[in-house]
Amino acid sequence: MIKVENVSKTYKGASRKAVDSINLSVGEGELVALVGHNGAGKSTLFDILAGLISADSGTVTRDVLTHELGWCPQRTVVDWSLTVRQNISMALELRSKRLRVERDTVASITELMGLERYIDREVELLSGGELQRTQIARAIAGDPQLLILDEPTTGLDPDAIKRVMEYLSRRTAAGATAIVSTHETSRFLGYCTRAIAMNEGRIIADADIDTFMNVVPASDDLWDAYKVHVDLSTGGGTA
Ligand SMILES: Nc1ncnc2c1ncn2[C@@H]1O[C@H](COP(=O)(O)OP(=O)(O)OP(=O)(O)O)[C@@H](O)[C@H]1O
Repeated sequence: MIKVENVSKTYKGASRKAVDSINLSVGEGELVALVGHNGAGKSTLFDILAGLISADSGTVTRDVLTHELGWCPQRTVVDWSLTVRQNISMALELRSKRLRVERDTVASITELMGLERYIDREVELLSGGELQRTQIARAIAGDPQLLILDEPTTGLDPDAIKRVMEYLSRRTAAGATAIVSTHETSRFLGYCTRAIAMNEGRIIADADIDTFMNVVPASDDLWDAYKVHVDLSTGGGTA
């Protein structure tokens, strides 16, 4: 579904690469967690995967057309003067390439994200969590085949996190592909099929979820513990 070969990127004026020699292949049915500390390079990699910025070197091959990509960036991208309903409808129209959107489709996404109470409110009047739910609703509208979601659960309450992760689980079980970054590993990883950890622009671990979970005790700093495990067992190499 998506293949990344030897991708690197250095921002203008930066002293080190934001992403450094990344190789990655993610197929149908995978729900991948991308984890790592602030500044590890997750958002830069996501922006490259989504085609928003270009890499300095390397290639990204995507198996899906642009309208089949559901993308949720870390910074909020919504149409501020429109209502929740209009934001979701617009995403659906773009993705489905249909001129009219079935009302019950908007309703089902609204219900999925728990946005019923705010459906006709302008998004600029929403709380942070409601805004984030709207942004996710836009990303998942029309059930895209490839989902690239950068910290979608930040600012969400546990119920909303569960809804999002259950949706991603269902979609990937049906053959979609999802790559999702997070800092909230303990709530999140149980839904994933694979975990990738980044540090200083590089992938330091890439493992199926059972391997990843089995080597470390459950904790909020799961990936940190994994890194320690990898460092101890390999002297600091890639898992
Ligand atoms: N537009 C930019 N210009 C210059 N440097 C940037 C830019 N965006 C990111 N960086 C730098 O690139 C590195 C990787 O940043 P990136 O945002 O990809 O990390 P991240 O893993 O997503 O971090 P976080 O968890 O804080 O969101 C950091 O050192 C950051 O300061």
